[in-house]
Amino acid sequence: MPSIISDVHQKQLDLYTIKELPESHAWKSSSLDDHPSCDSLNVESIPVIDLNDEKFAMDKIGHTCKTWGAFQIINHNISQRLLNDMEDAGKGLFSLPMQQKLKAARSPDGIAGYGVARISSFFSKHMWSEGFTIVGSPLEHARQLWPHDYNKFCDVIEEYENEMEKLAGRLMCLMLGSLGITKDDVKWAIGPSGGCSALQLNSYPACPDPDRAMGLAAHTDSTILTILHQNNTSGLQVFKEGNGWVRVPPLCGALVINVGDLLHILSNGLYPSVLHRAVVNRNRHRLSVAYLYGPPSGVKISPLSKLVDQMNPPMYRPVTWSEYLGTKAKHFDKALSSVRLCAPRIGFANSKDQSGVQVG
Ligand SMILES: C=C1C[C@]23C[C@@]1(O)CC[C@H]2[C@@]12CCC[C@@](C)(C(=O)O1)[C@H]2[C@@H]3C(=O)O
Ligand SMILES: O=C(O)CCC(=O)C(=O)O
Ligand SMILES: [Fe+2]
Repeated sequence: MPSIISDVHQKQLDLYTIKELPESHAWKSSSLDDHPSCDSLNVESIPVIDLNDEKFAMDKIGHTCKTWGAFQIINHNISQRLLNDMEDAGKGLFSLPMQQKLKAARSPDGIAGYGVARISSFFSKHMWSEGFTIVGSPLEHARQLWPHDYNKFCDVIEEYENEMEKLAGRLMCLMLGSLGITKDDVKWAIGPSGGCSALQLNSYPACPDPDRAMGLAAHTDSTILTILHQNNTSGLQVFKEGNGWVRVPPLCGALVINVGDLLHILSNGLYPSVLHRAVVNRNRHRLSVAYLYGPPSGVKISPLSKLVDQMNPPMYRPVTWSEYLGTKAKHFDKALSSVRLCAPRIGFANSKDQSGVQVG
């Protein structure tokens, strides 16, 4: 039997040592429809957009946000050296012994630290993954993980967060720009405290029975947008209305951009927040790093007035990010509908809570 290391708030199996999938991690086939390694998954994939051509990029981004809610970007100015450093920092963290990782465990009511995915409590089966969440400085947790050698990790995180913040601001302008929204319409997003963010490091160890396991269950992000770096191992899938689950192949140097719930609200439902999940591999260890970008705390997010008129009344009531995160923690996939004022536009992925998509 694999050893279970438990503390008050979590049971974390050491997934690297397990030779057979435990029942606790074996998902029902109904929740794995179209799952993992079967080759029937649709061949179409999310568009790859070159940011070097900003005018063309804006139109393409707008169209892709409406149809997919996700896309990949190249020529984004984040150096391959920094992406590699971030990946190495993640690998270093997850390869520590379990007892060491648990020294930086997320506290029961906390956000930052090591542990299982926050959405785990909504599912009866465990996911085949572990995560580490950083909000602001990772210093305190890094000291617990590497008492004598924490600076390197902190330096990489700081540089990564700074570069990602710039890219997120630029992407938000492109994504909203294509709807006719200018910087004046989102003044809260300008300046040094333009946005709040979190960094989520995800590790998916090689799995003895990948077709019956789930890396990270289907969810939407609560963000404005998410910037995801994945190592050269496949696993990410996005759900497209009418197509089903679609693979997002790793492309060297490219980053995946997801529309999150708050951008769906800002766009008054024009951009669907994309439902996505991560599946696992038999022989390969997968790692991903998500930069979760949201508005500054205190800013109320509601449909932008330029996108609201008599024909298109506001679909959502105003919410702050922290209020929405609380709603998400309580209602998970029903969070958007719990702040909804009127019916969703037809055919959008965010109507999933009525569309029969299995999330658990
Ligand atoms: C800012 C946040 C978004 C997030 C909850 C969190 O407070 C920190 C972790 C984030 C994450 C990453 C994995 C998927 C997700 C649904 C989860 O369980 O934790 C997201 C949360 C979210 O977007 O709601
Ligand atoms: O690992 C992945 O590809 C997905 C990660 C993710 O969805 C997240 O961190 O929110
Ligand atoms: Fe996500």
